Amino acid sequence: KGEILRCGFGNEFASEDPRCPGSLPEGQNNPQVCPYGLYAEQLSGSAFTCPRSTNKRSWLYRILPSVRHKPFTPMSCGDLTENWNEVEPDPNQLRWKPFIIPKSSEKKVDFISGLHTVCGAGDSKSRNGIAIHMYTCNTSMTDKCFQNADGDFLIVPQQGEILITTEFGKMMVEPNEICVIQQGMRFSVDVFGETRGYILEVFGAHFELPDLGPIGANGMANPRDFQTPVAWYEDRTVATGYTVVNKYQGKLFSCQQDFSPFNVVAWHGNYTPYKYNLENFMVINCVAFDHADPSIFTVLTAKSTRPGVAIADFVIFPPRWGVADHTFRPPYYHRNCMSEFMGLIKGHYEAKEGFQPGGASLHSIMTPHGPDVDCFEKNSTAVLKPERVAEGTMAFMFESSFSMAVTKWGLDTCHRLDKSYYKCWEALKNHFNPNWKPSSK
Ligand SMILES: O=C(O)Cc1cc(O)ccc1O
Ligand SMILES: [Fe+2]
Repeated sequence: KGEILRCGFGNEFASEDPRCPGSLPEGQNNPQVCPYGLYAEQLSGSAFTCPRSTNKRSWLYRILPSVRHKPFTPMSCGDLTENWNEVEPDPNQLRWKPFIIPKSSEKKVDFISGLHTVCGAGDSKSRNGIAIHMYTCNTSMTDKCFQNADGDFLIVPQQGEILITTEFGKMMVEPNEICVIQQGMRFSVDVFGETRGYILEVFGAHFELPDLGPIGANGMANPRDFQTPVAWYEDRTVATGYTVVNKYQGKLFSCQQDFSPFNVVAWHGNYTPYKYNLENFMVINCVAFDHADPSIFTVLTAKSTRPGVAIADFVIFPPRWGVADHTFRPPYYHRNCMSEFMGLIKGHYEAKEGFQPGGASLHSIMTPHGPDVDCFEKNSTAVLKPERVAEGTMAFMFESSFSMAVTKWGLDTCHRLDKSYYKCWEALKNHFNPNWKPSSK
């Protein structure tokens, strides 16, 4: 099931399927003949010439090389798109009710046909941008794998665990865990019932751990808690045809081959898929007064070339203590030069009623947002004792410097948009008292 994983973020790993000891060439990458008669194939995740700190590649020793396939032909993209001009721009606060998961008795939907693009910006061709997708599915991918030539997928399961078989091995990812499948890595998804989750796709950058600055050497997401699969292969001929689906320049293409792509007997390198359990996040927060900016909850960041500005950050709102004195503790009212897409894995988000697990919200660039009226009134008068916040819950945010367009599916055909969202702020009262004196504090 892929439980035996290796620890560490971005490490140089080396792994052999135990059925083939010595399958990893020693001392060189390209022996004239590889052990066990394997083919050597490099997967490059960065330009050859990137500085060492950002240079990423892995060497795969496989039964047949990936190049042995019939030509790619276009296939239906369903609701997957990179067309950011489908509908007119909409700067409103948007909130979606939980996205519908199809019933397997009605329609068999796998991870690929269950991909729906909600919003995004930029493009895969110029290698700069993001897309946010929902996946809703009920059926495992059989004799079919996916590779994304366009960018990296950060996958956030919300309902149902997913077993991801990759060229590097297998990993089971449950809700409250996340995984990253980087550009070009082939994978197949098995599901065990009705399954739903969120995907942050980034074109042209890989995810990194944020710098810690004065926090020191430890804290937030610790490198050792990231896990990478170990080599696992199958030597399987598929006479009926194995389908490789390739997302390329925003469109889907498929090709046939007569063998399983999960034929990597050994591999080494620092370009791998990985998973992380959000429970391991070491939360740092205010212990005196005021509400710290949510960047303190950043798990992973995909940096842009502008210092401190992310293409996208993955930020979580984990269970923690709230202890701030003389402070309005929930999120502040806000207008942001960044876009904020939020999702809820489980429980209840502190600043809002009506935000449900499996749903989402989008507060676009400079669109006002903040606590709803009940949250404001309650927390303005609350007695401030130390309190558990967000117990049993996990909300998250994909925060991006891109101004995102919403797709036709997101705005219309998903039929999940909560048209009355704006009303949660309508009853905010004017509390202004022109006669207020410092003594009445
Ligand atoms: O609830 C939100 O929209 C996200 C958010 C969280 C926070 O702690 C501060 C500001 C902010 O926008
Ligand atoms: Fe905000």
